[in-house]
Amino acid sequence: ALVVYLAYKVKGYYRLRHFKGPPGSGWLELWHSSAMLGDNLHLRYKDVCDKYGTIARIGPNDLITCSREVLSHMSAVRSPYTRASWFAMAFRFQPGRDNLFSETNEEIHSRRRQQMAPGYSGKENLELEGGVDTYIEKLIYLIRSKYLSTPEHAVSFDLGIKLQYLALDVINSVGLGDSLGNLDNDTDEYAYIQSLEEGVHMGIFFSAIGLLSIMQAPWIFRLFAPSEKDGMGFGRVMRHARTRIEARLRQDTETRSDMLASFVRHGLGTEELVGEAILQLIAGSDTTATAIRSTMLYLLTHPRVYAKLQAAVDAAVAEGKAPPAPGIISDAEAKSLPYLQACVKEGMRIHPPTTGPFSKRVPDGGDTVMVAGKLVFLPGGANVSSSAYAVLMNKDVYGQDADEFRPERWLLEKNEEKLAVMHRTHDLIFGYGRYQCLGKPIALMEIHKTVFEVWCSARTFLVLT
Ligand code: HEM
Repeated sequence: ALVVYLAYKVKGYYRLRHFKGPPGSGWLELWHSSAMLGDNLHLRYKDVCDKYGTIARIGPNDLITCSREVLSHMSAVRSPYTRASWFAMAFRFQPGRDNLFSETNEEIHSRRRQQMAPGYSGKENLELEGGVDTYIEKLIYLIRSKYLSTPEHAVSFDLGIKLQYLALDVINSVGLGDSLGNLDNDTDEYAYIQSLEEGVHMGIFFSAIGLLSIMQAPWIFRLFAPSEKDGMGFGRVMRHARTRIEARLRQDTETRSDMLASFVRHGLGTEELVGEAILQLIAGSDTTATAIRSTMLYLLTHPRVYAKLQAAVDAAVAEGKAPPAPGIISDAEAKSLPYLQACVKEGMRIHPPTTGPFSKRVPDGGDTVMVAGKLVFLPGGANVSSSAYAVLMNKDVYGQDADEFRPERWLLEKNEEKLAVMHRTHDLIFGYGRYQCLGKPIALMEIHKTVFEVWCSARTFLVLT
């Protein structure tokens, strides 16, 4: 057994030997495991790319890249690459049952994506924008009614957690037609956020010690994973989703034009609907809240930009480019405000909401890619992960001050070709091609609207001063 094991290790080492990486990473998972157990995995991934090259080795069968071209190539619509088993191990929430994100069989994935894409678009989901507006109004109402400081009395206020309430309420309302009531009750309903944070830590821990695949065995899964019978947490929210879905399935879907009705019309059954609803909660709430939080953090800590955005927002209202209070800016109006767009773009670049590996599997037989003018062979079956942080901090793309928050970089660049590369690189935040985020338009709509409304003096800004 030992000889077979050693032969297997040596073969594995030689397959990817032409890629450099941290010491020992060609033989063991130790480097990757310890990086996962630390707090700054995104920085460790970036360091590897900075030190060992555009494609580096981080494990016996694992590579990582910061090349926009390679990442786009792997996810392109007709690419022979597939999602690596990491997706199934990390994102399967029901034993033995996949959702759009965890599905590694490309045939099934693309069929499911076709069924779901219309529900994510405005065409079959006419209630989308109004739904987002309702919850932004609730956030503003919550701030104004409960958290206004006065000269006599200061009220402390955690904007970060309220933005998570907002994102969760929006995603529940978009996906299930009703929110959990986080903003209404000003609380983490069913302790979902707390339970998600615990679940993510647990997932990373099991991933680091190499037990994530064993966790997928149905009896172990049932032991550790949340259950719909739980009184609180993630499992309780799963039960909420099922109850809502079953109630909706008893109604006529033709009379509604929301996401759930669209999914039903395109053939999704009860279990698939529950799985996709849970995926939406995970994929669409923390990500969007993080994008708003990081953009606001950088705005609040950069007085020059802060003042400039406030002036731009107030001018938009004064010039009739955005509605006066209590109206909420429309998606179309937000898209026409260049400085708002630039601030959000830069906020998401400097602190990307998702920095996970999103590994893709090289097709059997291998593939040859072009990196920095050189052809590089990737052996079949190897996993290639993304170092999002290295991609977005690339000085060749964003200039020598790439690690600074400067929204003007998106407005002052005169070289159109360079600007196009900056945008294309930034687009990777939402993935690419056949794996591109289906929730991208919803997320961007929510982020722009929220930043605008919280920044507008006439509505809530008094609270932050
Ligand atoms: C700032 C917010 C968001 C970011 C940064 C983000 C990022 C991503 C990324 C990087 C992927 C592709 C992963 C890959 O390459 O395999 C993805 C896929 C996905 N996202 Fe998002 N996402 C965001 C918001 C949302 C929202 C709001 C929703 C739901 C309403 C959502 C639903 C999905 C779904 C369903 C997929 C799977 C697409 C597929 O497999 O075909 N995301 N997202």
